[in-house]
Amino acid sequence: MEKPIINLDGLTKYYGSFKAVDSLDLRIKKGEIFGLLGPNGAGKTTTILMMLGLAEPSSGTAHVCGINATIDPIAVKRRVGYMPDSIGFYDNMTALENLKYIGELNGIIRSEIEERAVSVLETVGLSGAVIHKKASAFSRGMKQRLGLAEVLIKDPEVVVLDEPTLGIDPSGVREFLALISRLSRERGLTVLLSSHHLYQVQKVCDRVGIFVGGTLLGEGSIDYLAKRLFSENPHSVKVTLQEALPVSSQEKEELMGMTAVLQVTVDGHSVEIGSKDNITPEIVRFFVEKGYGITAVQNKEYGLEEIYQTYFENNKIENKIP
Ligand SMILES: Nc1ncnc2c1ncn2[C@@H]1O[C@H](COP(=O)(O)OP(=O)(O)OP(=O)(O)O)[C@@H](O)[C@H]1O
Repeated sequence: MEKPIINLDGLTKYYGSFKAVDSLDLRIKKGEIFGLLGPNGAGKTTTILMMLGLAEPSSGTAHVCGINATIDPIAVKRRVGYMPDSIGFYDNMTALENLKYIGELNGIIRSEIEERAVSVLETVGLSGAVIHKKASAFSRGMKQRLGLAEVLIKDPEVVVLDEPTLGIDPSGVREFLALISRLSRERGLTVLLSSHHLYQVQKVCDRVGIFVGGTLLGEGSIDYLAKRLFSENPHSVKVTLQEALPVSSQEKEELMGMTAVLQVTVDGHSVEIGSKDNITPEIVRFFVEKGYGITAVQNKEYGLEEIYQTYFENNKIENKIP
């Protein structure tokens, strides 16, 4: 099996007696987009800082591109692009000047810098007159793009983005994440994304990790997490009828008698049926044969929000003083 490009093993961080990250094990494959999700103070930034060698783990290891980040942070820095949640630019320089300066700091040959900077700016959607505007005149969304350009100019293998969509309007968020997704597919770039934006993350990430109180509570694709969490009631279909049904009806009893059915909830015109398998056609036939008019049939999909909520509801983790 291919070696993971990010490999965290028992990674733990104490600030004094406070455990901010607790025995974190995580492997991310090359080319993956991984979403690190969690509420404020979950330990996302601390984990990122340890991966970059900017904070020292209390125990455990963080390997990125096969390099131990604590032992050789400079080698990690060369191969990883990091965009922190608040990015600073030289406000009196233009976007192009800012990027050329970062390029120089990253050792790009002077004769190549201009061409490379213009090309990277174009990749992130900044071109024409705008690149000669002062960074201080940039909107939050444009600043995020310039920040991404600063990350990309050194041609990294891994990109770590801490809350990259904070403060951007919804269409800006969509565009930014589409850009990340495209870059990952086209260049095989591995992306670690920390965010609070559930819906957008759900769209672009191959896998997500749910992080609460310094602990990774679950990790996998949205489908996988949903299956694990909702295994008692994996399929759910809601049928809306023209006529209302009484809560304890004959129909409810008969539905409960079907082999795959686990749960039936009647609420006026709507009947929600939880089952082991997807038996939507049988359920529709059942109502049609009984002479009911059906106005809607809706299969419930479990999304990231349900997963996130369920983890929070079921896991109230307190950090314990050791
Ligand atoms: N330098 C520090 N000294 C002491 N405690 C810290 C330090 N840095 C972070 N913490 C604490 O560690 C915990 C995790 O913080 P961290 O910034 O990693 O969380 P986060 O998930 O990134 O949160 P947010 O989404 O708000 O950025 C928090 O309780 C925070 O107060």
